[in-house]
Parts: sequence; structure tokens; C-alpha cells
Amino acid sequence: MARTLAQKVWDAHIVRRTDGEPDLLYIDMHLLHEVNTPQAFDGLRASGRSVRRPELTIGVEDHNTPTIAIDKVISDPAAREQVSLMRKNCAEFGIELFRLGEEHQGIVHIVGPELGLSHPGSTIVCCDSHTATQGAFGALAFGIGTSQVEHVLATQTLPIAPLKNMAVTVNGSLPAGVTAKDLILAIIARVGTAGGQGHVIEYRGQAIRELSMEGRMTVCNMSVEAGSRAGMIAPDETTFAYLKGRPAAPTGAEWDREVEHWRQFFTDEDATFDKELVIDAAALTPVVTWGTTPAQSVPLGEPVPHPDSIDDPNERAAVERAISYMDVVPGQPVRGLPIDVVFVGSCTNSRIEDLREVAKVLDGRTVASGVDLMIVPGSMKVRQQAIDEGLEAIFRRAGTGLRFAGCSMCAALNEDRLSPGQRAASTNNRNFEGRQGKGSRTHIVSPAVAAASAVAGRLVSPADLS
Ligand SMILES: CC(C)[C@H](C(=O)O)[C@@H](O)C(=O)O
Ligand code: SF4
Repeated sequence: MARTLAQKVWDAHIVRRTDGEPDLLYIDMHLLHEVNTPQAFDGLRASGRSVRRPELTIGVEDHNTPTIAIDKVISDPAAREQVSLMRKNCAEFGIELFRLGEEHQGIVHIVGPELGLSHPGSTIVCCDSHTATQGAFGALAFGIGTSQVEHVLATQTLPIAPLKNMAVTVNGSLPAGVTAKDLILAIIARVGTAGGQGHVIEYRGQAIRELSMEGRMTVCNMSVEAGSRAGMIAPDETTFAYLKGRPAAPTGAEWDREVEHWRQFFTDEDATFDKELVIDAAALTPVVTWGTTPAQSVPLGEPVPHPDSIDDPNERAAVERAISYMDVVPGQPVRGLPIDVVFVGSCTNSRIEDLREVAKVLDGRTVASGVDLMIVPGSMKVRQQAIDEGLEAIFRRAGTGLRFAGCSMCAALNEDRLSPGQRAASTNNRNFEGRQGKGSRTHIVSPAVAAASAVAGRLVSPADLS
């Protein structure tokens, strides 16, 4: 029977299938960070169990870690406690841990691919919704809760009910100046924040094939913002070229064998999807969120919507509330909104390609006075590469620095946050009330728009800069 990419990966990992029960899937790679994992280890201890496959389990410190004083004691007691529990648990259960400031430390979803751990056709789980990022490699990668983390630690398997399949086909090529981030924001605006519920989204079509691995990861990363559990892209030569030579990639004859194996992971011609959406890439322009969900966005050139134009009373009320929280005016152009802070970072957009994009815009320009531009690389590797390539020098000349790696102001779980009422252009993925600090106002944008906005002090695209 014809199958989708997701079904092929799923089928290859079924350990047990029983009528009326979820499938039991084998898990190839299990990633951990310091949030949401302490109780899982407590559970193991309470039942006297060990970790079944510690060599398939890797821990990273990312959410709570500082991005400036990384050699000092973490000031927030709750954050300090989580990081210290992570160290204790990984040491006790024999799990490799990338600690704050170490060579391979960074945001878990950046570090996995960077090490070459994300193999096409594999199953990858982590205690974090944005695990979907690694679907860019044709892996079935998704977030799990604490009790599931305990189950995977103890057994290297996971009981899970089959997911539905959704196809998003992006025809044509993205116009110059339109990025993977604009594409996924446009997709989310069409699908809605709940449209992907219970589904795996497979991204296909020419514009997807033309994306770099970094761009594909940006797209898959935000699949969860459309409500879906995972996003996937079939592996191709771009995927193999990215993986080749990475520390956890196979080598020699095994590389050739694996690449042959990986080539089978694509959707069969006559496979069917439960939902389908087709997008025309050529019609897209830079997209910015104006509201408090990632779906409340408009092309940069368009105004904040009028609630009166919305028929559904619940939706109208939600839009009214978002307009009030964001302190924007219906009909007001989004382009030109003054901003206080620009955040370049998060597992959506803190890879080297993103920092290059930012440097390209900042080169020979300076950050507007009164605007704070924070550039937080996704990993220590990205940081080092940005220094080696001279990007950091460009950032310094523009009036900012390059911080240490971590989630930082994406979720404001460390000390990087907005003050109440501050407005940010942010390359992250979530903009709900208070996401970047109490009373914070977040406009989700691409790295290029973030950099241009830092220069102008207002929401603009690079094309708007003189
Ligand atoms: C802390 C973690 C569980 C959470 C997630 O799952 O996404 C975080 O990474 C986020 O982005 O809000
Ligand atoms: S960078 Fe943001 S979205 Fe990604 S894992 Fe960290 S907190 Fe979550």
C-alpha cells in the first residue's frame, strides 16, 4: 500500500501493535534538557530502574542558562536548581551532558542536528515541543511529556497512537528577500494554530526543496505553532550534504549504505493525506505577527486588521484582546511600528545562516539609538563560527555583541527578558501574552527583518533601509 513519509518511518519503528491500543514505537534518539526532566529521573529512582540505552540519550543545558556571565553562579534559585539537578541526574544515570559554556552546549534542537544526530528515517523525542525541528531531516521527531520521558528512559520505547497526515505543498520559488521564516508564518496563518492538531505535516514542493537545511529546520520547527505534533521533509542531496562529516554521521562504507537506506524515506506517489494545503511561494512577502498568536500575522506592508471585519464572535473577541494587549490600532500599518528591543535567537532562527543574514544587513550600519539588539547564537559552535567568520566584528561595529548560547529571551526563563510594555521584534516562535517577560509585546519576524528593524528602530525589512 502507498504510504507517506511519516507512515514509513512509523512502520519501521513498531515494536508492538495491538488492536485498541497505541502502537509501541522504538526510539532511536532521546534528547533531554533541564526543564521537565527532574520528575522523570525521580520516577526511575522510585521504581529502582536504570536508563535502558544511555548511549542513545543526550542531555543539554539551555532554557535556564545565562547568556552573559556564564562563569558565575546562576542567580535565579529555581533556574540554578534545575541545572544542578540535570547535572546530578545525568551523572547518576550515565548520560552524556553538554554543560553551560562547553563546546557542544546550546539549544537542544540546534545541537542535535549540528552533531549529525538527526538521521533520516529515525525516531527522535525530547521533553520539548520544538523537537519537530529535526523533522527537517526526514526524521519523525516530536516532543513528549515528563511521564513519557520516564518511559523512554526506562525502555527506549514509547506508546503512541498513530498520527494523521497533512501535506503542505509550496509551489514555485520564494522571491528574493522572502525567507523560510516568512514562509512558515504564512503557512501558520493559513492552517491556524489548531489546524494541524493530531497531524504530522509534511512540507513538499519546489520552494521546500530549494531551502537549505537551516531553512528547512526553521519551517519544521514552527509546525507545532500550527498545532501539529511534528513536521517532516523528505531527505535529499541537501540533507545528505549537511550530515556528511558531522561527528555522529556514519563514515566510510557505512555512510554509503546509510544514504541508500535513507533514500527510501519519501511519500509514495499515490499515498493519500488527511488534509492538504497548497501555497504559491511567488506570492509571498515578509510576514510579521501583530497579535498574540503566531497565526495573527500580516505581510509587513499590510495593516493591523479591524475586528469588525471578523464574523465569528469568539475570534473577534480574541482579536480585540490581542489588539489591546499589543497596543496596536486596527488599520495601523505594521511597517513602521517603533520597537524597543530586537531579539535574534531561539531554536527557530539562531543557526549560522541566520546570523549571516543579520550580519549582511548590519554591515556598515548601526543599531538605532535607544534600541537594544540581542544576538544569541543557538549553540557554542555557532558562536565560534560567527567569530571565525568575522560576523561578531560586524555586530560589534553595529553597536552590539554576541552572547553565549541558550534559549534566552525566546521564553525568558533566564534573566533575558522584556520589561512590561516593551515591544520587540523577535526571531522566536511564540508571542503569547507574557512570553518574553510580564507585559512583553512580541512581533515574530525573520532574522532579516529583525536586523533591519534594529537599524531603523521600527518594524521594517532590509529593502526599506536606504
Ligand atoms: C520548556 C519547554 C517544555 C517548552 C516547550 O516544550 O516548547 C519551551 O521550550 C517553549 O518553547 O515554550
Ligand atoms: S529556544 Fe525557545 S522555543 Fe526553542 S526550545 Fe528554547 S524556549 Fe523552546
